[in-house]
Amino acid sequence: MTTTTSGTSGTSTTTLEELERRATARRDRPSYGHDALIACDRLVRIFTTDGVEVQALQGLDLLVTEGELMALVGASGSGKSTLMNILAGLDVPTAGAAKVAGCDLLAMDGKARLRYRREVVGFVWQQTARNLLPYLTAAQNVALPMQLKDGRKGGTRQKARRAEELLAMLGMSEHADRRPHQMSGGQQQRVAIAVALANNPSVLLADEPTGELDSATGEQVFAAFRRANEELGTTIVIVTHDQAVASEVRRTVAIRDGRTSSEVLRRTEVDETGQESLVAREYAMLDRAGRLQLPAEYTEALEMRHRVALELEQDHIGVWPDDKG
Ligand SMILES: Nc1ncnc2c1ncn2[C@@H]1O[C@H](COP(=O)(O)OP(=O)(O)OP(=O)(O)O)[C@@H](O)[C@H]1O
Repeated sequence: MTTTTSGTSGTSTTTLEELERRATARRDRPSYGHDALIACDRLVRIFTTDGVEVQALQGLDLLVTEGELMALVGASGSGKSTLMNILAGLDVPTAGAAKVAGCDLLAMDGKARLRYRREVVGFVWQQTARNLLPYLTAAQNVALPMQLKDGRKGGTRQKARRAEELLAMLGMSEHADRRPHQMSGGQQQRVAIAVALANNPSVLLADEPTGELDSATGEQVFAAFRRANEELGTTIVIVTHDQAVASEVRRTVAIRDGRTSSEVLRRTEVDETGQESLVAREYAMLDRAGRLQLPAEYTEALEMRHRVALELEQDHIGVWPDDKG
């Protein structure tokens, strides 16, 4: 038996067996994000204040692979901090699914959530004061998460050694005995990274970690994130407005109106003279329902409004302005 399907690109003929084969292949496909370390699937977060609803996340999809160092960008109010709070285990989404390192963020009870925040994720916040305890030295701040994890169980020397190693990796050995007020903002952020890495988390989350710093200091802090990623293999997600940070990572994902809207990928190319250069390319996001957000400057340039015509070609899909008036 054959069936005829028609689309904007014309007509084609498909056998019933072919349709069955496609349906089976679809059923046997691995689940969305099955091999990602972070998988957000149609995440929704609605806040209700004084009877007014704000949809901070409106079906956000995001996959992050183990070992990635990536940036999240977006205008103020686009939902970046809401997403980070969910990934940090501090907030729970209204709907959708979110998994980090095998932990289901919607299903965790209080105990599992505490363990998640202590062992699976580490975070660095924009406000330097929020990251460190003011009355502890840098080394004591780094040792604290290990003590909280193990209770009073020994290993004090081991913890002190790990704190020393982390501070050395981030170029902060000389400041190990200083308290936060005796360090600059950039130095405090580097210690904060060491604190966040203390329990060897799978993921390090940072919300505007260079936001309060001048650009030279911001660069040093970003270099510390890069070192943590390269030397420890920690997966790192940084929310940033800092163009220097956003353009130095391999992947920058943009959030618009509570959804991921576009993504810039960068890769190193070597020309025939052996000269290396970083090539960046911007991609639009295609969600699982097939929805695509076209950049406003493209649609405005061609006066595309409610309706567009599509054409399937061998290797691309053409999008045309509606010519039916
Ligand atoms: N606790 C809350 N209660 C009510 N509304 C909230 C709450 N948190 C965030 N929102 C709203 O959700 C939307 C997204 O906010 P969010 O802080 O995630 O944006 P953002 O992209 O991080 O912005 P910024 O770059 O300014 O930090 C905004 O409209 C904000 O007002």
